[in-house]
Amino acid sequence: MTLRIAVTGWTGQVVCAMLERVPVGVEVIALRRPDLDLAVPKTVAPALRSARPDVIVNTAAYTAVDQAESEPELAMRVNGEAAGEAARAAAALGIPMIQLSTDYVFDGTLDRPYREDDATGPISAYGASKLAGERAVAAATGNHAILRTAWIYSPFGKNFVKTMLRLAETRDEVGVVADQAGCPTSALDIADAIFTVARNLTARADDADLRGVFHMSAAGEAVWADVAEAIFAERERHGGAPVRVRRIATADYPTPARRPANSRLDCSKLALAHEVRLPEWQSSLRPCVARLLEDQAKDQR
Ligand SMILES: NC(=O)C1=CN([C@@H]2O[C@H](COP(=O)(O)OP(=O)(O)OC[C@H]3O[C@@H](n4cnc5c(N)ncnc54)[C@H](OP(=O)(O)O)[C@@H]3O)[C@@H](O)[C@H]2O)C=CC1
Ligand SMILES: Cc1cn([C@H]2C[C@H](O)[C@@H](COP(=O)(O)OP(=O)(O)O[C@H]3O[C@@H](C)C(=O)[C@@H](O)[C@H]3O)O2)c(=O)[nH]c1=O
Ligand SMILES: [Mg+2]
Repeated sequence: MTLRIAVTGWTGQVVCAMLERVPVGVEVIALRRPDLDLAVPKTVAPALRSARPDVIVNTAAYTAVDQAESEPELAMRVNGEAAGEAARAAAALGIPMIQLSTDYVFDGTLDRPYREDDATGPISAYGASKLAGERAVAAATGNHAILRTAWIYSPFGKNFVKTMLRLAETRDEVGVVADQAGCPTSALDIADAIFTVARNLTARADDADLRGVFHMSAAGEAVWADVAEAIFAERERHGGAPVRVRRIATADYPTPARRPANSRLDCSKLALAHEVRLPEWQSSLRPCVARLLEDQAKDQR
């Protein structure tokens, strides 16, 4: 029996990674605008229903963290209200719902990696809207797994790794913040994990341990400056010119949105319940950088 997974989004990092990594016995149905438009929440349930899914995965979101500060209502509708609509559709269909969420639901003041039951306290409009999404999902159905991940990068969409490789084309030094700690997480690893969680949820419909909030980032930890250094080192290994990282403070890189100083996530609950452990961040980052450089070289030929 094929497991049909309806996924929201089209060009997003996680949805592209899922489409690339579909395991045997699974079908991924990606849903996009205008059929499914999270900014128009009434489109959500009909679009999901028409996919006849066994599981719903809500990856689509308003992810422009700085821009969200100037359009918080739209962020709230897309990330909050529409997530609730997707979960209500899952409840009506009697199927599990997987919701992607973020480290940005925390204020970042804790001095250890965050656990699932630590107090949330978003300090950005994006973070607040994603927390609203978590609450809307939990209110709509108990049959959910909310996966909080962080610092996603991949060969797809927009992300920090691509930004650094672009800057490296024209610069020999980049200033990068060294006082925000977290863990860069590959969308491809996230995709693999989502398939495992989806199978677990459908196979063990009554297991409460599989349901609720889970933290899911790569193993290890880093500050953004470490990530930039690792990207430039890999680029250099592939023949690129050296790029220095100037380690700066958040105060020296002003942005519209505030970001948590500590974004580290303790992922032991996911390992225990779902037996999912993501690889060390360095081991997934290197092949991603290599692939992006190959793509770049192909484009230049
Ligand atoms: N990026 C990150 O670093 C992190 C992200 N997350 C969360 O993980 C999830 C996946 O993130 P990621 O893959 O990076 O997201 P991306 O920013 O790469 O992609 C966002 C996706 O959302 C879709 N989307 C945006 N607005 C709408 C809308 N109104 N209607 C329908 N679809 C819409 C986009 O559609 P289209 O393809 O049509 O443009 C796109 O597919 C999100 O829920 C995000 O909040 C959590 C932690 C870190
Ligand atoms: C481009 C650049 C960024 N930075 C800093 C800004 C910021 O603190 C950090 C990362 O930049 P980004 O723009 O990738 O950050 P941001 O878009 O906030 O990334 C976040 O996206 C949302 C969707 C999430 O859910 C989070 O987990 C997180 O991944 O690096 C520099 O210090 N120097 C630079 O040259
Ligand atoms: Mg960004």
